[in-house]
Amino acid sequence: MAMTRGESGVQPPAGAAGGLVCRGLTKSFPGIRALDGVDVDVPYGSVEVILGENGAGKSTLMKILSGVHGPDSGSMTLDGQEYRPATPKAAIAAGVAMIHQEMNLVPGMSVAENIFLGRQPRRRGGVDYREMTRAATDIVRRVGLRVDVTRPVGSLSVAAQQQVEIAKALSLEARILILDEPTAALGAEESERLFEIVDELRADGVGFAYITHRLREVERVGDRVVVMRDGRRVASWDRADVDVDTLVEAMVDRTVDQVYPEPRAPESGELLRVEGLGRAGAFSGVSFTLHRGEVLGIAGLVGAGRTELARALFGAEPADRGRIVAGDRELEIASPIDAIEAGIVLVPEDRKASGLVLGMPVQDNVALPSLRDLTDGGVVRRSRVRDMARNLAQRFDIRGRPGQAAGTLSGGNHRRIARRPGWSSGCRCRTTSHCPRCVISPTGAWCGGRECATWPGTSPSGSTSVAGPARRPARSPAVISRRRSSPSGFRSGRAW
Ligand SMILES: Nc1ncnc2c1ncn2[C@@H]1O[C@H](COP(=O)(O)OP(=O)(O)OP(=O)(O)O)[C@@H](O)[C@H]1O
Repeated sequence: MAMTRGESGVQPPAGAAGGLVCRGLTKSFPGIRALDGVDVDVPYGSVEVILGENGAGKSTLMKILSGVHGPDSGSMTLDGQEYRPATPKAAIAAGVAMIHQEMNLVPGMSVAENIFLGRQPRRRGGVDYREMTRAATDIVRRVGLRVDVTRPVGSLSVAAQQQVEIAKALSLEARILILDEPTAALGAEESERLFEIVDELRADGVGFAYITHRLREVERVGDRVVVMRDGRRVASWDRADVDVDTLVEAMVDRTVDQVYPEPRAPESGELLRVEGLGRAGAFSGVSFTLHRGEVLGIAGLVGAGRTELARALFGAEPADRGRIVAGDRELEIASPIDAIEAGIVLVPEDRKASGLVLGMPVQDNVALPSLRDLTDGGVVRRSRVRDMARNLAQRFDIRGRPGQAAGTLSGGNHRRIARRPGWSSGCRCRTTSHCPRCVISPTGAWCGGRECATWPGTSPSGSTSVAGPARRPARSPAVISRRRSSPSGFRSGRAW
């Protein structure tokens, strides 16, 4: 049976020579030049880390290498031969495979069936399950995975699923592996296991193109690092020749005096108090206080209940015990609508599946939580949707056109859209009740370039008045009194 190359797996050409060489790659989408003359090399037996801010062009580059897109111009060679895959299948046939952030596995099928999808071993006109199980077990062991390969792949952890993907690519004789933010959904231990797999495969001669936002991974796994910005390759170094500050400066194109902000004492002004929150079978006894301007980290092992807590605060799976208090008001959060009304929004971990409608334009995605305020007589007012989308795009630096399908934006832009606030909760303009131009800042709301509301406990200059009286806008006391008893800080989108 010619399924794999046998237990030794990948057999790149002898020596370190060869691999992928790309020169002058360009790629444009309507209204944007995603790649502008990019050079990149992925030799065998090494790890080329590709760094860059959101929208820098990293995924577009990787999609070209793996046959998803064709370049507009530029050249690619693999082992000195012209390489121009028309499809991912053609790329895999040439030995180049991409492991996507979102796994390409069929959850209901077994590990073995996923690995041999479309190329199952046959015997007497049917699938040879015994041989498939044996071969799949050998393959997953190659990446250190010890699971029953007859289990549905959806029952495995994300880390194990990723190992199945890598094993599958190796069984397809991939010699160049492209990893797109492979640790994004992994915990520390799982990430370390992945690094060990990368180490082992690199020693075996596999070449890696490794996209990440995590700078410490450059040091842990990288041999070289390439920094991209605005579709261009702006710098590259051998790993030993560069430090974190230099990398950050190359990514953002300015001097960075401080990579992490100074830790600071919580500001006055309690926004949210959670007391003894729990949901049967998910989590229990969670209490914390969140202050204005504060970022509260919630840590825990996989299965500890972090996601469940976030979903309970957002009303997606409401808590069944405990209290959520904002100011002097106890919140009843039984659904996401209640949470959005209270100014609480959730950016889900799986933003593509749960946070966005990928086929829908950016502006409609942004408008979804606020439809009630954008509707007159049952009809959505497109001009309000457009105004609001324009305003939020500026505020959150969403790059792309309002009419562009959300699914075609970069991963960072997905995050920005998914954290759109409930608009009705944010607008405090005193000229109209549904002003789509009202911009919410940490200190208040601005409309037409002037401040139209100030949040209690802050001063218009942006500094927090620790014990000062709440400022009210001249003509909307009712709105602000509602505001005083609600967790306004969440509306700025800063808490999550
Ligand atoms: N299919 C597409 N249609 C239209 N524009 C696209 C498409 N794919 C990418 N783009 C645009 O190309 C630019 C580069 O996107 P890309 O996904 O390559 O960036 P990235 O560096 O991978 O970002 P991130 O780290 O946020 O994923 C972005 O402005 C994005 O909106």
